[in-house]
Amino acid sequence: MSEAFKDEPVMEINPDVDIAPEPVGGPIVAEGEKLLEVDNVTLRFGGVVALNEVSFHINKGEILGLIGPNGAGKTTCFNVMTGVYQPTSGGVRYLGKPLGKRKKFQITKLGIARTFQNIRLFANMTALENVMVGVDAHHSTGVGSAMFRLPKHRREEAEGLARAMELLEFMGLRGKANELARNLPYGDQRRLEIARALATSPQLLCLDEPAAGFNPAEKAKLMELIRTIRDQGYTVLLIEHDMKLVMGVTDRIVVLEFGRKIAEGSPAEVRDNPAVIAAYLGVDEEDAS
Ligand SMILES: Nc1ncnc2c1ncn2[C@@H]1O[C@H](COP(=O)(O)OP(=O)(O)OP(=O)(O)O)[C@@H](O)[C@H]1O
Repeated sequence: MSEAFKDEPVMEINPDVDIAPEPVGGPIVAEGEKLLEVDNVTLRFGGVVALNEVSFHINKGEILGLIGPNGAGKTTCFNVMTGVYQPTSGGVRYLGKPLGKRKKFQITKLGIARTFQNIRLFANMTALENVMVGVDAHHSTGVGSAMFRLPKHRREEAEGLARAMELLEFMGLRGKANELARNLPYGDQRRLEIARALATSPQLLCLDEPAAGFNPAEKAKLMELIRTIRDQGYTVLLIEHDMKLVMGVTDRIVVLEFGRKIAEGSPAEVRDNPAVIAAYLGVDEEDAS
């Protein structure tokens, strides 16, 4: 994939476009306070303990990295936070309240959005239509209002279209609004996924390996994009295997191995942690020190 990607132009974003999250109802958390808390979460799949008493939190306004070797439980953690799986024990609190048994769409409405390791766009819809799907996810008018094209619905539709175009503009994709998602180059598809997630007006944006398949130049641009998204008012949780990217863009990092949290701290602290070094080198902790 990265071979085919080599000749594509490096993405150019428009950081000056205002894409700040729209104000939401409900409790507001101040900058630097806990936005989301993973509290002693265990998740078993039969005999596999994918998450084992994992606790950490995400502060509003930070970029938190979630790293660990293959199979460590990172994606499972995203899945618990976004309502795909219910933990076997423990729970997740968002804005101070338990997520409980809320379904995926309810969690999206609360303000948690995600992208996927493998791109999951609607391939036969245009770039604009894909982003509109995200916008619609947090509209308040129902089917009845849409059927009768009531004024409130029409207003929401117009605002949604404007918002979607802004997001495409921000991502440098405005000129490709009417192209089918499947015809877009790989890097554009990745950015379109992020635009769609942002369209749901999240407080927390969870990115699952957004740099997969990117060349070094694209990775550098992605770092800039993630920082800009944070600077516009979003909190970002990042799963990423590329250490240079993770170390360069995050404020804090949580490290998982075999479903357990083995370290947490600043990029420098995590990089020098013997347990982390051992996990990545695949040797005993004692041998690594
Ligand atoms: N639906 C499932 N059913 C059974 N086991 C699962 C399921 N999903 C994940 N697992 C197992 O849970 C563990 C954690 O997997 P997970 O995908 O969360 O790891 P990861 O850290 O995201 O790995 P990678 O970096 O390879 O994506 C693995 O042992 C995996 O095989």
